[in-house]
Order: sequence, then structure tokens, then C-alpha cells
Amino acid sequence: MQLEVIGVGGAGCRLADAIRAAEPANHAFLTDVYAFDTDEAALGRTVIPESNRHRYGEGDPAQGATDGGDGDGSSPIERGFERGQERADELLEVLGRGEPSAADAFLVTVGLGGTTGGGTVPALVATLQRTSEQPVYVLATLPADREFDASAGETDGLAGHARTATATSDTEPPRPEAATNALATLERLEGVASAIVLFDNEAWLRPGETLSDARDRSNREVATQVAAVFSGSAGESGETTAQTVIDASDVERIVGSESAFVTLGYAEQAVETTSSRFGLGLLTTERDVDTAEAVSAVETVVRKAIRGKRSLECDPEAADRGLLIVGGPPAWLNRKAIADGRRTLQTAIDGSGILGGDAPRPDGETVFAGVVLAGIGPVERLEELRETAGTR
Ligand SMILES: Nc1nc2c(ncn2[C@@H]2O[C@H](COP(=O)(O)OP(=O)(O)OP(=O)(O)O)[C@@H](O)[C@H]2O)c(=O)[nH]1
Repeated sequence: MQLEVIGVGGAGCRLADAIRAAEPANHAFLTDVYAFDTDEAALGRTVIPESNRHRYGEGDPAQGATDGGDGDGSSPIERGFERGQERADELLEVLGRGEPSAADAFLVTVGLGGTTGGGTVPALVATLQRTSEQPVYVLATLPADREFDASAGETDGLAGHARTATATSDTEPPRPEAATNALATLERLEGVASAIVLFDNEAWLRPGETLSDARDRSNREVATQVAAVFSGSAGESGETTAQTVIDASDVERIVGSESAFVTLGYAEQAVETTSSRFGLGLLTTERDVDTAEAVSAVETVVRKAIRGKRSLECDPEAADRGLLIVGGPPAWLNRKAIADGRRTLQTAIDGSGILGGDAPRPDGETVFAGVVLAGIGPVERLEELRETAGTR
């Protein structure tokens, strides 16, 4: 399926950048990628073409993440929402330029916790829903605990841990209000976004690491998960067609249109696709694939994608619906193993809606599995953020 990705705010633009970088050369799934931010310098650091970058909010009063209000009693995130409302039409104009999007869906990427992306995205998503036919999905990161500590400028927020980071000038500011901001944005997206894919920064940070240090790695991880699902649901793959094609309407059936929370899983295993006749690498031929080896590779990646670390940790049983895409060189895509993988997913989740498909990659060197778990709840991490917000 074809996606139009729109990054908003610092994290949103970096995520959009990372998704663009993860697009497989021969399996395009992006129609367009946009970056919107109030920060000109941050926009300039993306590699998104200049024509698709837009600075907005010029001339607006500064809306620092930690300022305490401007005298009218409203919080920074509330003011962010107001400004988002005022700017949504301007952003829509940049996106459309009068033309309807050729994509099957929009994916709006944002880091929850700040006021720029988190302030703008609810109004932008609502405007896109009003003016276009396609579903509007949101990919949102949840803030990490160490961000809430106002002294995190020097330490990582873990008691006694000196920051091991190679601090950059791009260090994230402490964000004592991040939990409150994140929850306020999610509340506004409820009933507005078609579905909300969550990525939990807390779970992907290593001990002693700051968010700034981790963010490129985290962004690559989530971009790989997104690319596996959306390029995997592109169906056609040059001269090789999937046995079971997953398309945009299948993805829509699984994630739904009612702001369900979604988590993504991914695993891959490198496989040898060629063998050398004389052991010197002089004459390589396509390698015959042993069935048992292919079955084992598929089983391994399916198990890891379902049970391993996902964008948001949760028990698979907490999901209502699931989608499995297994990809790789066609000779490795054992049909029976893929069908078994679907059954494994069916058993793992507590719901009923399961879809599965394959994504042949004639030029690929890995067997991979992408998993979508949708309709998850209750989300434990959101409960933790509620507790944090309640204590502030
Ligand atoms: N995964 C990931 N998370 C990020 C990244 N940058 C920031 N975050 C998270 O996103 C939240 C919001 O940060 P930004 O996107 O920089 O904030 P903003 O929307 O530009 O808003 P303000 O800085 O308040 O103007 C932070 O609290 C972090 O939790 C990133 O590159 N990757």
C-alpha cells in the first residue's frame, strides 16, 4: 500500500526522515514525505527535500515546552492546540497544493510530550479526515521517564547514573510536563485518528542512555517496523507476486477506523541466497533451499516478531486483531510455515481478526516477519504516564 508520511515537530520530522531512509529501493511504499516544524534549524537537519519542508508558526509567541503559562491560565499544550487549529489549513495547503493525494493512507508522525507536534497533530489529523477519503493513521512516540526529571540536563534521571552519553548540542531538554502533554494529545486524537501506532521510548532506551543518544537507533527501529508492514502490503513485487497479497483494505480491516491503539513487531534473519561452486566465490549460483531450513527461518522470525520486543510492549493477548507479513527471497517463503505462523498469531491473541500474507523479495537477503497487533488495551504504559501526570 502507498503511504503519504507527514512528520510534525522535532521527533515527527526525524521519524519521517527515518521512514524515508528505510524504504526498500525496489519496493517503494511512499508517495510523498513532508516535514512540518516551527523550528527552522531542525527542519534544515532533515534530508526531506526542501520543497516538502515547511516552517510554520513564524511570528507566533514562543511556546517553550516548560514555560508556565502566559497569564490567561492556559497550559503550554492548550496553547499548542489553539495554534495547531489556526495553522491546520496552512499545512493542508502545503500538502495538497490543490491535488488529492495518490496515497492509500496518511501516516502522521509525532513525538508526544512536546507542544509543537503534540499541539498541531490533532487539528491536522481532523482536517485531513474532513478533506480526504483516505484513513489517517498516527505514529506517536511516548515519552521516557528520564525526560520528566528537571535535573536531567546533567544526569539521565536514573538515580546515581552519570550520563555515559556523548552529549551533543542537540540534547533533548528536560520535559517535566511531557506525560501531561502526551496524554492531552492522545485524548484529542481519540475519535479523530483512524488508528494510533505507539512507540514507547522508555522501553527502547538502554540504561544510562539519554533520549538524544538513543533517538537515531530508535527511529531506525520503528522505521524498519513500519517499512516491513507497509512495503509488505504493497502486494506486487516486480515479477514476483505474493501468494497471499495483503493490501491497503486488509490493513484497514485490521487497524480499524476508530482510533485503536496499535503496536508493531519485527524480526529478521539473514539467509544465504547464493552458493559458490568452488568455494572461492568465483562462480556463484542461486542456492537450493532446504525445506527444513526455510521452515525454521520462517518459524523463528514469526515467533520473534510476535513474542519479541515490539514498538509498545504488551501481551499479545491484549490485542483484538492481528496482521502478519512474512517476506524474503521467494525460495525461502515456505507456504506451510507461513500458514502455521498465521495460526501462531491467531493463538497468541485473544481476538478473532487475523490476516496474513507474504512479501516476496527476489533481491532480499533476509527472511523477515512484520506483525501488527491492533485494538490493544489496557495499555500499561499509558497507566504509568497517567500516574506520573497525576503526581505533578
Ligand atoms: N523516538 C524518538 N522520540 C523523540 C525524538 N525526539 C524527541 N522525541 C520524543 O518526542 C517528544 C517531543 O519532542 P519534540 O518532537 O522534539 O517536540 P516538539 O513537538 O518539536 O515540541 P516542542 O519541543 O515542545 O516545541 C520528546 O518528549 C521525546 O519523548 C526522536 O528523534 N525519536
